[in-house]
Amino acid sequence: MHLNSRAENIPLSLNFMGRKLRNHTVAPAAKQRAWDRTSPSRCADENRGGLSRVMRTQPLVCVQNELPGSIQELREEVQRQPCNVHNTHLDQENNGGVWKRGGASWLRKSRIKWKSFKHWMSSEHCAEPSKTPAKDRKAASVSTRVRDREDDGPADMKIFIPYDSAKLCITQIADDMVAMKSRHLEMVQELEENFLIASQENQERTVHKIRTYYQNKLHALKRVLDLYQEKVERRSALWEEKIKSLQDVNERLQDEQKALQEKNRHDSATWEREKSKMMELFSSRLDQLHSHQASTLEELQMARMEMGRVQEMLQASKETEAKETENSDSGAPLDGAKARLEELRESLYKREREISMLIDGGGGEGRGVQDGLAPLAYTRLLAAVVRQAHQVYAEVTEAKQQFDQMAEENRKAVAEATVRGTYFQDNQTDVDGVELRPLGMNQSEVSLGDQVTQAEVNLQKHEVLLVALECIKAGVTPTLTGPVSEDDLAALDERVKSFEERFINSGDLNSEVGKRVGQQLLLLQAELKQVKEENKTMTEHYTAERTLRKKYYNMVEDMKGKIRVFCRIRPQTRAELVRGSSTIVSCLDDYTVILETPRGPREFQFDRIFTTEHTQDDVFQESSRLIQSAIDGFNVCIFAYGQTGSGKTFTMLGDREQKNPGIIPRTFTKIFEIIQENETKFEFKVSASMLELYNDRLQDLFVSPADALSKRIEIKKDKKGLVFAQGAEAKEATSAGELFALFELGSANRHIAATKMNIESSRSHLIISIMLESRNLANGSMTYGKLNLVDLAGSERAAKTGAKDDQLKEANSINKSLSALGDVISALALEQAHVPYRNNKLTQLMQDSLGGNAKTLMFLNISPSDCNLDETLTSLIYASRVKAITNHAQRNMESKEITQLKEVILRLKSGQTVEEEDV
Ligand SMILES: Nc1ncnc2c1ncn2[C@@H]1O[C@H](COP(=O)(O)OP(=O)(O)OP(=O)(O)O)[C@@H](O)[C@H]1O
Repeated sequence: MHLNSRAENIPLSLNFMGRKLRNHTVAPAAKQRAWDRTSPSRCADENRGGLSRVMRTQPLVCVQNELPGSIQELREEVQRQPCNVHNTHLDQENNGGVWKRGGASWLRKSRIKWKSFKHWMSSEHCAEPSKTPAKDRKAASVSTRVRDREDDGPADMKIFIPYDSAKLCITQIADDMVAMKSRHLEMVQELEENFLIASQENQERTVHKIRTYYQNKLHALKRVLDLYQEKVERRSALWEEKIKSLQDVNERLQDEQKALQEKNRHDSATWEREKSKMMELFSSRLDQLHSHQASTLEELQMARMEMGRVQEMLQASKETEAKETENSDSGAPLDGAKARLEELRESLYKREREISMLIDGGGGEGRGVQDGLAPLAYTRLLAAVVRQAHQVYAEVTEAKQQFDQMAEENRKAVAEATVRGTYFQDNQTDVDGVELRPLGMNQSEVSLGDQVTQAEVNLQKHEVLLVALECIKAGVTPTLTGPVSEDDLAALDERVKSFEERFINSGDLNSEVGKRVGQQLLLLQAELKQVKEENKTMTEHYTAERTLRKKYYNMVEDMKGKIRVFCRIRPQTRAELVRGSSTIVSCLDDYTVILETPRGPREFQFDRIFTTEHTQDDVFQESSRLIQSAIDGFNVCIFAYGQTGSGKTFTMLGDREQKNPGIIPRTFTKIFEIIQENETKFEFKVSASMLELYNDRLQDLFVSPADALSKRIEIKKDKKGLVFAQGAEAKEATSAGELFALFELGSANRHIAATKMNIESSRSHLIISIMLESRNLANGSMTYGKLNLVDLAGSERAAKTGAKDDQLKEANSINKSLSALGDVISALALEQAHVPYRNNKLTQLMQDSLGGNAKTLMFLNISPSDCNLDETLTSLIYASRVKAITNHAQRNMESKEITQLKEVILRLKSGQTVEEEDV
């Protein structure tokens, strides 16, 4: 008989018969045994004999075998041999009618005590030996033996029972057994059923409970996930909006910048056009004026000569007249000529003065125009000048004609006088000694020589004005350009001064022309000032907008995960100054550096340029944002790159005396400042390790060099792709001071050498890793940030630095690692499928900083001197490539729920039970 296979698998960890059986199961074999003991198959005979058996509608058992030695057999045997009952029906083994001890078990099972059976057998149903017939005597003797051994039971006994008694007894026993068995069977069936029902119910209840529980959990998780998703979507929408708005701003700024540039270009083109037009006009006018001036002066000179001749003739006439007066009273024609001559002279002087004034005013104004006078005013002025010049020219020509005419008349008169023989030879000497002075003028009046000097003064004044205007235009104090000696300069200064004095003393300042020139000057100055201011504001706006645009651009680049590159130009070293090196690096603005190369200037753009004017603090302020990121759970790397002696160590560590600490010591302080600000919300743990890569070997700087040699450090990657140095010591620090002490301990073990250039040079790559763990006290979430600070060894040319033996080996190793770094940068910049990180330990170490999941900042240090041109150019090109690399920074954070859920999932996967309290 077998239990139903379904029933076999029912867990018994539930309520069973009112008891809580937890995690207890009944072995199927045991169940089978228990069942067999009360198997209804034993009752098959009774069934055949008409005994009823309770059958359930859904039988859980089935009959397999019939037991030997059934009650039917017993009956039949008893009927066959009425006085001799063997124990066959009592014991399954027929031992030739001998009772065995085990044969009494059926009595025990049927709850009939041996004693009472014996008693019943002897007293009620067994006859007395004396009274019994012979066939019953045997039974009597047996019953006596039974009485003797009543305590031992029926072992080794042979029982002879009278047929009736035996029949009665056996029938009774069989009935009892049948009743007992049926009772037992019912009980067991009931028990099985109950058990089955209870276990089914319990199982269903448990399954339902577990299902409900997990459904609830799943709903809760789904809700959390939905919330997260919503949050992420909201955030990404926000970021997208931000990026869009930034792009809009960027575009707008670009448009504005373009418009501004266009306007600038247009303005300057217009201005240049106007200027060149004016210049042309002005120079042609000036040339005209100069030629007029020259011709006028020539004419004047000729007129003077003519006048001299006329004077001579007049003198001769006078003398002739005097002689003639002595002889006769005639001479009237010369009187008219004299008066006419006087008149002409007057007009000539007047014109001459006017020309001088015109030259002064016109020249000054004309030159002024070229420097910024309004075109209309200038045109008007030029028109006036030209008109006046024409007028003067016409008047001079007319005067000349008159003068010629007069001279002709005089000549005729002289000729007549000569004809009359009144020419006096002895007056010649006097004529030669006559000064070039107009007739009728006394000594106090201005002489012709003075007039010439005045013209010269005016010309010089004109020059002074030109010089002054040039200076006003340039906004500088008057100086001389061109190769002039100090003496020339002093002499010129003297001349200018004397001209100015003479100009002032001449009183022309008060004259109309002087006033006009003064006014023009003031106007020019005002206009010039205005133009300059406009230019200045325009430049300021342009610079501000350019800076803003660059800032937004940088923000966008930052969001994209681009590696930031800052370029720092160090000042010239004493050695470079002694060598007389010149500076070939300059900055256009905060983002553009220009390198003068033999092929012309080359422009490079970076995220920020730091010049010699920027302090260590300025540099740190720009980088400190990244320290907050590291504390927030990002991987951050700041590294310095550049040729030997370009200022990497100065930037990263600072100077030797720590008067100007660099980024690393400032970072220590900043970390603990941020920790202090947040200690009410977070619990922090800071630890650091310090390594150097020297001659292709990684060394732990926290242990002595001797111990470090025996230590093996390997570069590994954790599950998240974070690079770490296995085998390096990480020491915990609770303050900036402790961190700094650790750093000093490590620095003492570094490899440093002095190069030929007498600069103390780092001969190894220094890598300081600061691990920042923080636990949110409010929700228990954990974040893990890593801050890598790297001071690379300088690239150098062995020949240039004079390295030998060990130093040469060091240099080769450094150059090898830097060239491997260059290969990685090239591969990343060109987005190649394979990036050769594994070619060198340096690149392996920096794997998560270049193209990995870190926020990276590179400092490019360069020298400004021409002697380092090649290295500087190479470094600039190298760094420009780094700018193209994109990283994928992400926060290393685990929420408490996520950690727990991960555990639950793992346990469920491995088939373990999960208790409610675990979740
Ligand atoms: N910005 C700066 N202002 C003043 N001095 C500077 C600056 N940058 C560098 N120096 C000086 O230039 C010299 C060389 O600088 P540093 O040692 O930092 O170069 P390096 O690139 O680290 O060289 P190496 O790679 O050989 O170690 C030092 O004397 C340093 O003080």
